[in-house]
Amino acid sequence: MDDANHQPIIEIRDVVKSFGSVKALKGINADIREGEFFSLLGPSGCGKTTLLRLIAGFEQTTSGTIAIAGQSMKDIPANKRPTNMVFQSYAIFPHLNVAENVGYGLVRKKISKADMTAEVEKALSMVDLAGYGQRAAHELSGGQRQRVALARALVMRPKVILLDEPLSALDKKLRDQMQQELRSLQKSLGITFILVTHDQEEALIMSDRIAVIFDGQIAQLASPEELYRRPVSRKIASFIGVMNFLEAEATGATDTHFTIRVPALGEVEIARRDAPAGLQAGQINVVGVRPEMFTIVSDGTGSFARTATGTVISTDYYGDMTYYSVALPGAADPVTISMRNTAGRSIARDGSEVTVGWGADSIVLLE
Ligand SMILES: Nc1ncnc2c1ncn2[C@@H]1O[C@H](COP(=O)(O)OP(=O)(O)OP(=O)(O)O)[C@@H](O)[C@H]1O
Repeated sequence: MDDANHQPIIEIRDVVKSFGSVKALKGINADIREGEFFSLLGPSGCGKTTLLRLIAGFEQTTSGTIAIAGQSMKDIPANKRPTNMVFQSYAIFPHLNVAENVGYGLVRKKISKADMTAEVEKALSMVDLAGYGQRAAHELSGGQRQRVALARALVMRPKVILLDEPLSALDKKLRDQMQQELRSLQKSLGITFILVTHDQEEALIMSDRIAVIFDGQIAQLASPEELYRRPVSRKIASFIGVMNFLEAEATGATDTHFTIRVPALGEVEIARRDAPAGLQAGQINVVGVRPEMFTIVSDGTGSFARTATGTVISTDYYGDMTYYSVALPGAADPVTISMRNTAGRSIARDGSEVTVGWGADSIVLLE
């Protein structure tokens, strides 16, 4: 897919939002593509809900602009925007049946009863609930309730659906199931979804792209894979998953590559385009390696570009996974790495000597 051909459905330019002396957003720039599942991810108080509410029109920007489908949203009230918000835990009116819940927003629109019934039925069939109109809301499963809430938004024919932590109140098992369902519904509908979440795993599973927001600013905007594999900073690397951080020295540079000497892991070549801007030979930098990039090489298992022999310091066995701390000999002191291997391999015991393998491309240079 050629992403460059996608006309952005939402264009966010230099958006600042202050509440009194609190600067909730400090200059946000982003394009959201039509038909994508886009997440705003960040810790509590970072400003993600504020950004969603600005897109919805529940708040006004202090400065900067938001355009939707090519039209500036300045002075356009929430109910005139081509967006619809689905709120936390899918508040469904318990005293109304499914059709009444879905048709709720249409009551304000002056349309005939027959048209309304047809629109509601259409929205219900979009979420695979055709024929459920007369069901009482309390007769629905969690998944069906989620779909009713979506149908209630879809009936308004929005271009963009906004979701404010819709799954955060659910228990883990139901949440996993809802994530799958919401994601596949979004794909089949082809409508742009914007999700606010503080849950990294949820953002990784659901999204086409993620904007990580720290302290009112976008720290990185990328696909889940890129965020995980190539975080631009140490802060993002530890916010999304676990990472080993090692101090390393840039020992040489060519037009295309840097040579980085990493204690205990030896020298690696890193392409200039994957290196922080302004890096020079002789500089000390931080590199990151994900724990699953290291593997204990037992006799004959795997073949790795690089290996080192070290001592197991601790073992945490989780059934499907085993976590190890392993001390590898460094230039002066040993370097302790965390690693994670799937089950099926034999478990190395504390104090035992092991050979650890990794690929040269597992090492990421951080700013
Ligand atoms: N109406 C308001 N009045 C004053 N301050 C506000 C208001 N809304 C948000 N803020 C402040 O703006 C900052 C960002 O808030 P926001 O709700 O956008 O964060 P968030 O990332 O969504 O956090 P959470 O996950 O906790 O909801 C916070 O410091 C918050 O206290």
